[in-house]
Amino acid sequence: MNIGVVIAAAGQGKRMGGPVKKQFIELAGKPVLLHTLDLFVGLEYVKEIVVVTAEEDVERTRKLLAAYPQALVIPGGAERQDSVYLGITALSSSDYVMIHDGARPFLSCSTLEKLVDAVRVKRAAILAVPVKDTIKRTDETGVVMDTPPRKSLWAVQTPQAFALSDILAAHEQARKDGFLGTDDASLVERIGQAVHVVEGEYTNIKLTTPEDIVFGEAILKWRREREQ
Ligand SMILES: Nc1ccn([C@@H]2O[C@H](COP(=O)(O)OP(=O)(O)OP(=O)(O)O)[C@@H](O)[C@H]2O)c(=O)n1
Ligand SMILES: C[C@](O)(CO)[C@H](O)COP(=O)(O)O
Repeated sequence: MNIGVVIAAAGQGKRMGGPVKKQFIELAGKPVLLHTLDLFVGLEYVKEIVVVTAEEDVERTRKLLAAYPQALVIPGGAERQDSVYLGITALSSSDYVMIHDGARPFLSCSTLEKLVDAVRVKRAAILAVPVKDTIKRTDETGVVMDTPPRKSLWAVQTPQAFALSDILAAHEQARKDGFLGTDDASLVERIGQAVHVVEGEYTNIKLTTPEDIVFGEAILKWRREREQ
């Protein structure tokens, strides 16, 4: 089984703000993007890794990843979905693909293995955690319309893993229809394929807003303490 990895790291990090894009911020002395890449490097079934970065960051990323000859760095697109599409079309020898956010560096090996086991059997599998808060839907004036039952609600994470031919077909269809989703699984769902949820971890956060850096440092500290 050959699983390619596409790391989407071409965002601008507008919600994070600050002078350094979040994928290049250092946590425990190492850029976030390297923490993320290290999750996949050395896995025997991962034969190719495509790192998608903003056009203006391609050269610096190639330099940063000089010690990772298996990682191909390519320029991304305007939206995450465009960057992922460019990433999956750059894969050359994979049957499956795991698509992961460059800004999601805290995944554990055991959760990654659960996802890989699932995609081998189910063709489309994503990580998600049960929602802890009560969720409300509101109208455009902010008035509550309804309260969806929480037991059917999941907060979706990455990696999301697919048979490569399926996710390529789903992206092609979305492009044809002008559909823009907030994750890759939604493109697969809309072409009628079942997507299976594998329980993820609450610590597999995406660095999105400034307080996430504090949470991220706490996650790393907590892990270090548990290992001692
Ligand atoms: N055109 C884009 C936009 C986003 N991403 C990547 O998709 C992941 C999840 O996106 P998000 O958290 O929204 O990152 P940004 O787009 O950088 O953040 P923001 O929306 O705050 O600008 C990130 O690793 C980001 O680099 C990407 O590859 N290409
Ligand atoms: C793909 C994703 O990380 C799943 O939670 C998320 O949907 C990305 O969303 P964003 O709008 O790029 O933050």
